[in-house]
Amino acid sequence: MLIPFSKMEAQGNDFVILELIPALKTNLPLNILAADICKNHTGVGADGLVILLASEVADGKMIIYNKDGSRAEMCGSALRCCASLLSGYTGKKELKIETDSGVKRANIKAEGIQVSLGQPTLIKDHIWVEGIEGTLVDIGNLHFVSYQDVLNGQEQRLGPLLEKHPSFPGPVNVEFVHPYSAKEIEMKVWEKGVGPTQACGTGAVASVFTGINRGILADEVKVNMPGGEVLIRKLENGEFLLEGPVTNVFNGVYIWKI
Ligand SMILES: N[C@@H](CCC[C@H](N)C(=O)O)C(=O)O
Repeated sequence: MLIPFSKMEAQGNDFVILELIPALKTNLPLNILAADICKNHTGVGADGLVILLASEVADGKMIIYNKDGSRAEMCGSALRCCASLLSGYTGKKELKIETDSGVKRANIKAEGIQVSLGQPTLIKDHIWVEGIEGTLVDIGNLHFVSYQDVLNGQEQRLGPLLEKHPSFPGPVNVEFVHPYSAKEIEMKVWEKGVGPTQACGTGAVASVFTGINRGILADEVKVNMPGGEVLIRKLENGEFLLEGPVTNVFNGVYIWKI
């Protein structure tokens, strides 16, 4: 089966995107396709598979699967990639995108794509899991955020242990964060269903949300990740904006041997 795709990335968080608009749905077995197409050596290679469909309530609908074939509820990087594609089709600079976590707003700006991820929910602060202190945050998907004095590869060592830990209500994305100042942090991530990635948009928002709640961060923070930086802003109504550039890397056709 031949599957045309676009390969896009946001700070190195990379996706295979199937642009299926004007279809409203697809019958492809997306979990199986995601696990095959995202493989590094025998597939296209990516952190996730994204399906861009038409929507009855927004400019488009995003569905995302992780590299291991599990479905993800939200993804800040893929949302910005979808906003960029939708803006290309429609010419619009302000868009609405339907996701598993509700309809999200996107703005195409000169500096990059800005999306609103809404108001995160603090599930529990200062919890201890496997000797690591952190905060559990829901931003459409779950994050365990741990502030550290130094980042020394904790995501590689502890990510696999924490991702599916029985202390959590479900699998979590895990972020280790070091604050440089009230306006700048460094963040390393272990994503659920993927592993260590170059960047994570929802993880960046969860990290800043945690830092603001703890009184150590300002309302506008630069987040440095291995693949690049994003800007996070908290608005007065508690909503969080995520901003950063995305790139269309290449287009291709995947030969799926199903
Ligand atoms: N692995 C995540 C989904 C992807 C998150 C993403 N990289 C982001 O930019 O937010 C999950 O399963 O929750």
